[in-house]
Amino acid sequence: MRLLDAVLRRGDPLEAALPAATRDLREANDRGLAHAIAAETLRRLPDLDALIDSATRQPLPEDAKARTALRIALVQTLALGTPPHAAIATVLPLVDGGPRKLVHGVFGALTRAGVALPAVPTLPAIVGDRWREAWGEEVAQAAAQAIAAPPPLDLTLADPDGLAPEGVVLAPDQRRLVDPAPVTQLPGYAEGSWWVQDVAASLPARLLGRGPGAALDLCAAPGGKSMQLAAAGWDVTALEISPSRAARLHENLARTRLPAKVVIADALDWSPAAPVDALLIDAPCSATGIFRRHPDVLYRAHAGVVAEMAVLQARLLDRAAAWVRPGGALVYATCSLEPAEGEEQLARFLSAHADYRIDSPQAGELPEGITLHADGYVRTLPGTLADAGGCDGFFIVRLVRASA
Ligand SMILES: C[S@@+](CC[C@H](N)C(=O)[O-])C[C@H]1O[C@@H](n2cnc3c(N)ncnc32)[C@H](O)[C@@H]1O
Repeated sequence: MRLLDAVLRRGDPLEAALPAATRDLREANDRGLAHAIAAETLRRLPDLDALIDSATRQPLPEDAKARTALRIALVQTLALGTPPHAAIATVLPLVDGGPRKLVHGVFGALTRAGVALPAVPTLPAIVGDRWREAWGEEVAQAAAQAIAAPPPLDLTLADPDGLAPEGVVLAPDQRRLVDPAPVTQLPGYAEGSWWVQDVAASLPARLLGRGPGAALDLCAAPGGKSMQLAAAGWDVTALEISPSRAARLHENLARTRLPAKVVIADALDWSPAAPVDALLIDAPCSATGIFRRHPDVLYRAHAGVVAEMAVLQARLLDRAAAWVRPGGALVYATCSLEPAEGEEQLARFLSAHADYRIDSPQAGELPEGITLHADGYVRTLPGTLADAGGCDGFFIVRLVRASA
């Protein structure tokens, strides 16, 4: 209940809310179950609410405790396989001294009626309306379908011949595992031969090719792309504003034994000592492209958040454009399904920076199934790589600065 309140009322990310919301749960398994219940509730919220509303005379207020308790009980029974008596027994204490009878009655009526959740979840209106307008009905349907189950696990290998679990080979250095064991138990984890990274998230660093040379990763933590650049032979500076996220970057570099100089600073106040050969801006964004793994973004990515992020992205791009040596490359990427954070950001940048042009990837630079847009950038959407289990939504463009 605390987790759902943090996401839906306060707009916090689910992962960030976890430590405080589960502070009374001592066992890791219990914290894992709380997370699973909250995440599954967020995947299924519009459909759970439709069921609840079908069984009450008047719709319960959005933030009523009774609605939250019913969401939690129903999602366990209808999606997580918890027996009804156990699901209701765990939520009734949440409404003690309050609408206990109502919760018990509505839950009982719905379970006796044998209700079920639809095979394809309903997209919440906040993103559904925007995505239908931007990408059309087919993509919106693919997004809804993608919410139904957690996605496969993708790994990026530091060395294509390194120790890694068996899986589908999406690129020589990219494996996909369906229904894997816990990450820390997989072969090669302890040796640091790979890290978890969706295939779409592996594209930005891939487009910078191989070193030697100086590469600056401007928004670096937790470090997936910095590690890729280091593994490709670049001399990497990894800049990150958040000390706690930079700590995770340090841990990841230590585990994989990949070298990078970590700088904790705000890219809007900091400058490099010399221009770089390769610049990666994996900018902070609404993160709507990673909704399969983080269903909370479906409820946090209001239009205002997208607009605010687009302003920050433009400031980062405009400032860092001067840090690339003539002839050097700049890759701009966001894990967002919002044109304002991708296509529109690119158009604005090109009109303001005549010294940059798009450098379209050549045949063989992209994994099979990832196609290039006619304008020379890469846009992955729900439905991309559908036969292989899909991928995150990303916008990626490689730009080159004119030689002096
Ligand atoms: C999309 S995430 C980066 C993911 C990372 N590139 C990876 O592959 O693991 C964006 C990061 O930018 C950081 N950030 C946000 N604003 C920043 C700023 N002004 N300067 C530096 N880093 C910033 C955020 O803390 C966040 O860690």
